[in-house]
Amino acid sequence: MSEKPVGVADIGVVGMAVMGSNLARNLAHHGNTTAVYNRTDAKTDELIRDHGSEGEFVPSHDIDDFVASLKKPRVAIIMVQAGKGTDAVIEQLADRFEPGDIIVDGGNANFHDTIRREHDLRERNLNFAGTGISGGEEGALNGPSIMPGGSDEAWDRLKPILESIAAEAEGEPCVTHIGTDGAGHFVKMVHNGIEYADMQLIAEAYDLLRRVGGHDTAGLADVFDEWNQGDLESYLIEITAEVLRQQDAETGKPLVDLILDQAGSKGTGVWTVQNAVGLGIPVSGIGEAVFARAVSSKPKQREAVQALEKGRPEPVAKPTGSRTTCAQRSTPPRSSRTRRASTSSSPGPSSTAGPSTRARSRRSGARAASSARGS
Ligand SMILES: NC(=O)C1=CN([C@@H]2O[C@H](COP(=O)(O)OP(=O)(O)OC[C@H]3O[C@@H](n4cnc5c(N)ncnc54)[C@H](OP(=O)(O)O)[C@@H]3O)[C@@H](O)[C@H]2O)C=CC1
Ligand SMILES: O=C(CO)[C@H](O)[C@H](O)COP(=O)(O)O
Repeated sequence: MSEKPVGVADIGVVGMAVMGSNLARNLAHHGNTTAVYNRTDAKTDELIRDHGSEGEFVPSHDIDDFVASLKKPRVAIIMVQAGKGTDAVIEQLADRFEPGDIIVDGGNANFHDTIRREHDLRERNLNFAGTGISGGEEGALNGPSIMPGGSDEAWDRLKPILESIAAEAEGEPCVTHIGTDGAGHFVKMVHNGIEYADMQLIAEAYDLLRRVGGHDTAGLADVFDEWNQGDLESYLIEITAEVLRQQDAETGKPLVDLILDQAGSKGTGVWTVQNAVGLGIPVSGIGEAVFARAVSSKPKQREAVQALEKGRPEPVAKPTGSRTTCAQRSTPPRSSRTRRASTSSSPGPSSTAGPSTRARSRRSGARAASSARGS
């Protein structure tokens, strides 16, 4: 039987799902000998099988072996399901760690839980750094934005490691010590709330461009690609274009038209709104995004909302030419624009909601299409 390695790993990661496995690889890519452990062995084995040659990994199938493999003072990052999963792993580590060791929770914890955990672990002379990690799978692997909480002592030890794996912006690593008592997870919560609003805006832009602008899925992907070259350049816009280009292998149809448009949520958006309401801070965009997800996740409510939407304009005919053609079609000549504007601002007795709504919608389509061209 081979000897179990003791005191060799610079850092450890618990939780080998999508975030933990990629973060472990990122750590190993930057010269850290990285201990890895997952409750279910298969995930640890998969990481070592597929990526074990990318750096120095120390895999364990047992939490005792994992803890023993870490250099002292020990540092372990937890990347497991927030809530009970995190509490379970903290307990396993805390029972085995010694004073001065550091437990980092990189999951999306509620900051109230982080305050409690930091307090409890401080009583046991352990450091606890509740740390927001952003960037999804791609970020975890190639450079996340990191929001560490915890004590100054923990930060001194974590700083060089986290700086080495973080994303860079304007020559600076995207990591800074946020502060004690849940501060890291508070900032991550707000960050996620903003992300909810961003995604809602993207969804609404998609809906307008499709229903009103008449773009097909490939045309929409082009629009988002183009937006990603300008002021709107961002990861979410970039992956929206990528998602829109995915085709179903069986039917060859755009995947986005086949998948169930039902989104759940894990909590951070709701917490942002709850805290904002308590603090009297208007976050109406985030609130609308949270409500939209709530409606989306509840099919019966959605059916009710969709029944109310019967009067919405149907998608216009698919464009036959380029987006420019569509934009030209959507932009009425100046004289008719003036006429429509006055019609819609003061509807006469014979005017109905139909035509003026249509006119407004078509102008929105033109604006969206012209901003898609960067004009
Ligand atoms: N996915 C993402 O894009 C992002 C996720 N996050 C956060 O990072 C954390 C990890 O996310 P993700 O990688 O998606 O994984 P998941 O949130 O899907 O969690 C799965 C992992 O949690 C482990 N786990 C669950 N319950 C327990 C338990 N009781 N004891 C031990 N392990 C447990 C699982 O182990 P097992 O394999 O044995 O079931 C598995 O490793 C979460 O807190 C998430 O909110 C943060 C940023 C982005
Ligand atoms: O933290 C994240 C990004 O920063 C994760 O994507 C998180 O899983 C988002 O959760 P939700 O499903 O509630 O949007």
